[in-house]
Amino acid sequence: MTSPDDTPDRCQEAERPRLRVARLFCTQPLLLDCGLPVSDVRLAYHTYGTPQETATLVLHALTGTSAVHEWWPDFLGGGKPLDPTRDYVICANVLGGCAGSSGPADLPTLNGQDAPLTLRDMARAGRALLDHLGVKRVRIVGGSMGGMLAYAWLLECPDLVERAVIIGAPARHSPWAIGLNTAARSAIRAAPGGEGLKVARQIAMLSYRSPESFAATQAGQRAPGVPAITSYLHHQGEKLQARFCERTYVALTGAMDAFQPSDAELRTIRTPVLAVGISSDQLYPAAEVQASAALLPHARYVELNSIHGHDAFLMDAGDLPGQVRDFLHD
Ligand SMILES: CC(=O)SCCNC(=O)CCNC(=O)[C@H](O)C(C)(C)COP(=O)(O)OP(=O)(O)OC[C@H]1O[C@@H](n2cnc3c(N)ncnc32)[C@H](O)[C@@H]1OP(=O)(O)O
Ligand SMILES: N[C@@H](CCO)C(=O)O
Repeated sequence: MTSPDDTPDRCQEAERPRLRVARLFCTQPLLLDCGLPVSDVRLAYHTYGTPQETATLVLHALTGTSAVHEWWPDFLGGGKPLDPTRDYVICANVLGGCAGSSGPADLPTLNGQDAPLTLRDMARAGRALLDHLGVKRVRIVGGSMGGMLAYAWLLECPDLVERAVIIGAPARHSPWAIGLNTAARSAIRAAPGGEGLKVARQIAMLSYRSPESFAATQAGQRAPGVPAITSYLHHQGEKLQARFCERTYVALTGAMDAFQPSDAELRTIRTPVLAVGISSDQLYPAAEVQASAALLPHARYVELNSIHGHDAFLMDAGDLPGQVRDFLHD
């Protein structure tokens, strides 16, 4: 359940995570990169720990939410990289999302279509949330879309970011990644109302795991004549359709595809970065993640070894939490 947060109860915030909604840009609009202004923007967010002027900002993946405690238990908790007994941790559902923030239905249209959003628009909206919370500096941690959004933060708000951890994400989408998203959006447009979103998720799931992962987890049949992987993909499609919104899917994948910073722009980033590739990532191959990081003047690259592909940062993190903790609190 959402609630407006005109008077945040910060003591309660430290004890029990709950969804809050900030209303931003009420006096001055946010100017989107497409040229349209947008006022009264909602950003849904969670915080963990006691408010401080320096915070750790978590940037979620494509279908993620601000509820870090629900999807990243290996990273959030006492002794972990996001430790509420020491850190003030913030995560907001992105602008354009469908987990409490202003989504496409709340945003302007351009030529009869949902206005295109950019990752830089999302970073500027996030900056307004930090102002609202009294935060002056951040360490950033983002995986997948959240990692690409971290690049946008580094370019858009270099004055705010002390260090950044970018997991399983390149600085810009390859033709392969854009192609997968194009097929997903085609499915949504061909079958609006939910069926297309299910197919989009099936396509995406194939890129989020790996042949070896599925050989280990989805061999054989689920029922006579029904391959396990077929039934798995149907289940994943149903699950996403029940919790997500197709206009958000189109908006966020479009923002990722359009984010194409030049090498020269990336070389201007002075912030220390820990970049993490995933050994079996089919969507963003480790070499691609490493090549993006190599353009940054102050980046260190490490690799997460897992057979489970892109989603390993969510489900098979190994010793990555320790490496991230050490980097953030160096
Ligand atoms: C926990 C949350 O609230 S997530 C909500 C927010 N979402 C995010 O933050 C996005 C990031 N998270 C994710 O993408 C996912 O949650 C992940 C990657 C972390 C994990 O994905 P999961 O679907 O939970 O894991 P996995 O791939 O192992 O699939 C397990 C599910 O498939 C089902 N399943 C497994 N094999 C099969 C099969 N052959 N046929 C049918 N169903 C199958 C399991 O019963 C289970 O179903 P359930 O989730 O309804 O209980
Ligand atoms: N499993 C992740 C993949 C994208 O990182 C998600 O659904 O957001």
